[in-house]
Amino acid sequence: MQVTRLNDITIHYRLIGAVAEKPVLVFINSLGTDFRIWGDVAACLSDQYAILLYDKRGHGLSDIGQVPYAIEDLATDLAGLLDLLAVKSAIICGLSVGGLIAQSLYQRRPDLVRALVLADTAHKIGTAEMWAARIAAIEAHGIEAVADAVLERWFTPAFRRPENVAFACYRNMLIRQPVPGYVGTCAAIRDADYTEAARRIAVPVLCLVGDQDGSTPPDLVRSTAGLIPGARFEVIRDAGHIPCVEQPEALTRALLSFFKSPETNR
Ligand SMILES: O=C(O)CC1=CCC(=O)O1
Repeated sequence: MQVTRLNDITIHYRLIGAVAEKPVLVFINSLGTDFRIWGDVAACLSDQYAILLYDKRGHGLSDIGQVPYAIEDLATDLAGLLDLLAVKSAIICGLSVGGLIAQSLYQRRPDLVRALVLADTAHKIGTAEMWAARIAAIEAHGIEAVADAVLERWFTPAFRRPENVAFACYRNMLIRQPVPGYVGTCAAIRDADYTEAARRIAVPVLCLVGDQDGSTPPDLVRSTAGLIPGARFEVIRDAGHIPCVEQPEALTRALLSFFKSPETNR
């Protein structure tokens, strides 16, 4: 197990490959998930890239720390982890709230960001009212009270079949996240707005989204791509909010096409 202490909390991570020998890819997970969601994509890419996966604070095996969070706190953790591992610059791929963290990292530490993949995310996610309602429901009744609604946005009906044992495991992953960490992250998402910052991004960017994403639908992600100079926009077919789980091979193809493009390597 790979663990470190950063900013007074324990952060659980997994570094695959040597950062001095290969280009580095960093994957940031979404609300209610831990870094295992990237397992299939990481397996497809680890021959060519050094890959860093980690559990952001309040999720997985990492500590919860002080709640609520701001997205900037979560980006500060990632910057600390990259410095600790001597990563000078990486392609940062963030899913959903992970994409907000990626945008914040670029604002605060552009030296660390060679390119951005903003997956199923946006410059702003949801409304204050929506996040307040989710926080209240979870504080009153636990994550299980919202789980079915969340899972409908995460996964397509084809994946949500009762006989799909993987679906049952992702439900467990969601409902087993610590409530303070989950709610603290909801507050960070509620307060984040990168609309103006998006217009100033000056590294190569790929915005992508599952065609059936119910949390950050294709039109929202397309409008985020429209704010970012030169950003690519791609739709992953037959996927909801978490294409790395539902369509890891299609997602890997989209990532490799972006990583190897002239715009990313200029
Ligand atoms: O839980 C959801 O609805 C999906 C989501 C929003 C932000 C995030 O990271 O996941």
